[in-house]
Amino acid sequence: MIAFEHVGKRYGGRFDALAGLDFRVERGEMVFLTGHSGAGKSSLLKLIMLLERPSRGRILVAGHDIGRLHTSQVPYYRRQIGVVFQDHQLLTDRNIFHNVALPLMIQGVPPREQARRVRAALDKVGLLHREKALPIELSGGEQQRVGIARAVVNKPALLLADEPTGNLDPALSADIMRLFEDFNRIGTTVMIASHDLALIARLHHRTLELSDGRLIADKDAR
Ligand SMILES: Nc1ncnc2c1ncn2[C@@H]1O[C@H](COP(=O)(O)OP(=O)(O)OP(=O)(O)O)[C@@H](O)[C@H]1O
Repeated sequence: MIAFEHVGKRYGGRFDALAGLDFRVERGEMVFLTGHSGAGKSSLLKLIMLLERPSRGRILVAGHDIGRLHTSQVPYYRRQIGVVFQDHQLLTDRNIFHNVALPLMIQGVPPREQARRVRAALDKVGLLHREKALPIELSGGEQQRVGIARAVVNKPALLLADEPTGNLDPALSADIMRLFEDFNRIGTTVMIASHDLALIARLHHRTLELSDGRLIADKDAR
């Protein structure tokens, strides 16, 4: 699903945020990405999302060299990828239903089909009964679940998350991780950047560890 071949990323001057990255993630895997603050976790995810371009090397996603995608193909490429952020980035002036529907609206999915898919996604995260609520009416954990529903509403082949439990207490964090495991169980490839080592240790998934932009460990904990 993902292959990094000798990938490096240099921002501006002479500083390598990522260097010499070589790894593969198979279709259907669930992988954690760990490392100290500034190790390069977000940069790595941004390369996969094509929010940044590598300075060196090649990245393949679903068999395609994403560096060769034409600008006009990028929106179609991104549709295969669901993204969950730490601060969930919900639109405060729209209710939960419309927040989750946003990716489908942008793609021009017909309204009836939008409604069906939004409700299916909200049902999976246990929030169907809150579809009319505004984001501020929900708890932090619920808001994060809305962020996950929005990320999966397109049925992406790949789900990426950057510190999705960063603002949550341990019990809510475990709930959120269980949701990612549910989506992984039905075939979605999942990659989660997190510094919550205690939680990661309990979950027994493969873990890639970055330090100063280099891959220093690749542990299969299954
Ligand atoms: N757009 C940018 N321009 C310049 N430097 C950047 C940019 N984005 C990230 N960096 C630098 O690249 C390095 C890696 O940052 P990155 O955000 O990828 O790390 P991280 O492991 O996700 O850290 P954190 O856990 O604190 O979010 C850091 O030194 C950071 O300052």
